[in-house]
Amino acid sequence: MDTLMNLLSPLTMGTGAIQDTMKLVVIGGTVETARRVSMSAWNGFVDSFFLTAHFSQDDYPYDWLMYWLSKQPAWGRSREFDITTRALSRNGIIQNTTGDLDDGDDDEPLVHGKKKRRVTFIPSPETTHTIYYRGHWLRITRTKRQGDYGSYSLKISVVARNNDILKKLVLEAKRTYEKDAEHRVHIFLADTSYGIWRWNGARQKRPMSSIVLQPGVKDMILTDCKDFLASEEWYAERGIPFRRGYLLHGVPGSGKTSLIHSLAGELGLDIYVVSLSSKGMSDNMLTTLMGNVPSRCILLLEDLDAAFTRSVSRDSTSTGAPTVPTASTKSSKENSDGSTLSLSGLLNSLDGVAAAEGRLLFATTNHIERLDPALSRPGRMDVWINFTHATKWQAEGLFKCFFPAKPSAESVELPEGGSADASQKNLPLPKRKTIQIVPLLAEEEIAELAKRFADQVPEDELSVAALQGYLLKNKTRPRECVDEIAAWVVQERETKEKLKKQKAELEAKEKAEAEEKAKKEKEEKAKESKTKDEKETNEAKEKGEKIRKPKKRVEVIKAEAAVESASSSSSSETDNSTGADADSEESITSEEDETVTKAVDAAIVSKEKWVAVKSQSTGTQTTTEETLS
Ligand SMILES: Nc1ncnc2c1ncn2[C@@H]1O[C@H](COP(=O)(O)OP(=O)(O)OP(=O)(O)O)[C@@H](O)[C@H]1O
Repeated sequence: MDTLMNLLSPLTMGTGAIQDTMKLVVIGGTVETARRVSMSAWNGFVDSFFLTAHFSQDDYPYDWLMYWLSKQPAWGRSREFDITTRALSRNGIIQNTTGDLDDGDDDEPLVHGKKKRRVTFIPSPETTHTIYYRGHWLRITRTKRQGDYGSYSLKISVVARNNDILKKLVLEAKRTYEKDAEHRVHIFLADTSYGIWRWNGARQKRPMSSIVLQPGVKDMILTDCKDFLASEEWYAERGIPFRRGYLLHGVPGSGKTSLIHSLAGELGLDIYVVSLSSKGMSDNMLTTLMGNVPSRCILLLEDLDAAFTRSVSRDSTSTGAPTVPTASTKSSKENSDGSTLSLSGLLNSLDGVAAAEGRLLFATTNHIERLDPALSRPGRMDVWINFTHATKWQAEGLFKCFFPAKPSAESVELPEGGSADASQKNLPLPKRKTIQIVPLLAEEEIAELAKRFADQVPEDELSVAALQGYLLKNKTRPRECVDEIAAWVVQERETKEKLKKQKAELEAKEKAEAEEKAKKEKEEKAKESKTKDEKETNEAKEKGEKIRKPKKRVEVIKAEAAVESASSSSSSETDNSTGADADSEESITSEEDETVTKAVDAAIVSKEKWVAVKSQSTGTQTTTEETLS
């Protein structure tokens, strides 16, 4: 033992210091562990009093809360947050818009022609924020969801006995959000990559009075929509699916899309737009999308006929059930853009079991004649509205829209669009005041000008969009606008004629090119098949040659054998066999050639045998010939 102590003595010199260090480590570790345990116990204890609500980005409450949070002054004191000049949106899409949700300062002047942008504070992800709300501390965490398409979820915890406070919070957030949405129409676009709807922006509502249609059309459609939305029970009692479809068809630029936007604003509905010809669109995708639209909204199928020109055709064998494209159907239906939509898939998504209830379906087309009757039958498309080129009545209405009459009360400054005209009373009161540069004319004069204007516009020849373009160009010159309209119409006609001619020429050129191409392809094909035939003939010939040559060789060998046999039997006998030399270098590859080769080998072997016999016989001084003789 003493020896061991002696040996360790150099090491035990600092034992005291080491022991002290060890003690410190143990004490420190114990304290830290105790701290952590108590912390986690405290957290667990506190958590047991917390009520927690989760909000997924896929649903509306997330939008309400994010919007509400962005309005909270508490963010000003927060130590970590995201700042954006863009609008908060559903699905986390932060969209650059000219009119942000936080945009309350419409009176601000334009800066370099642009509207000043306000910044918005929103909770930064993966950080817990605490804000005070109605006597409670709310703990808010925004987290990114795993394995998703990059969407977020919001977690709000609060210490409370029951969930009343959370209910109040959600309701308040909803009201704040909807108050803002009152002035806007939210647009959602179908995302065919994930089968979800993506928020695309919020547009200012368009007043119904700014849409000029034939008398009674606007009232009819608005009443019909309102009536539908108010009759859910009526539909349920009769077992009729609670859906209504509107088909707006007619020439381009006649106001189909504008009317839908205006209706959405009037009815306070969001618009869900789906393009049937978009990349990746399939029966299943469309069914999924249609099943995901909320109950009260406008579902817009734009340019319905475009899907048909892209060869969406009715599958006669289809039962109408959603289909998964099989290899065979794929090849026949799949388009270059990967779309596999069939008409039966479209019909099924519109009114199949999974189709959403309570939505207003609007479909627009410029070519109604291209639609399958099954698509436009009542139940799918209940109301049809034809949109034509501008009538004189529309021209007059449009003119009045552009040039409001002077209000009865004198005013130097008039809000843009504001008017005493009864037809304009539906227009919203603009927020921004601008210096009025449009000369305000008396009501009688405007009426007279509008009449003159309409008289010079040909009936059902020019699109309303074209007329709007002309009026926009002359928006400050009402009188000149009327004076110059006749010249403009002539110019329009000429332009139209020119465009028509150019189109015809282009079509003719394309046709000629296509014909030329087809001709060339045909010639090339003929040439190719001729070359192929020739090649095949040559190959066949060569094969024949090869077979013949080994045969010849066999014959030669046989002949040689015979000659030798003859010469051995009679040495004086002259060789009268001539025969060509066998081509020993010939390569034999085919099966037939192999057979021939075997025959040749057999002949050679027999020849060799014969030579051996001969030499034997020579050794005994007795030739076969002699033996034979
Ligand atoms: N009847 C109308 N009343 C008021 N404005 C109209 C009308 N028709 C067209 N316009 C104007 O013309 C432009 C194009 O209209 P819109 O996009 O609604 O036409 P559309 O019929 O949907 O055309 P397309 O079939 O090519 O989609 C818009 O700016 C709109 O303001």
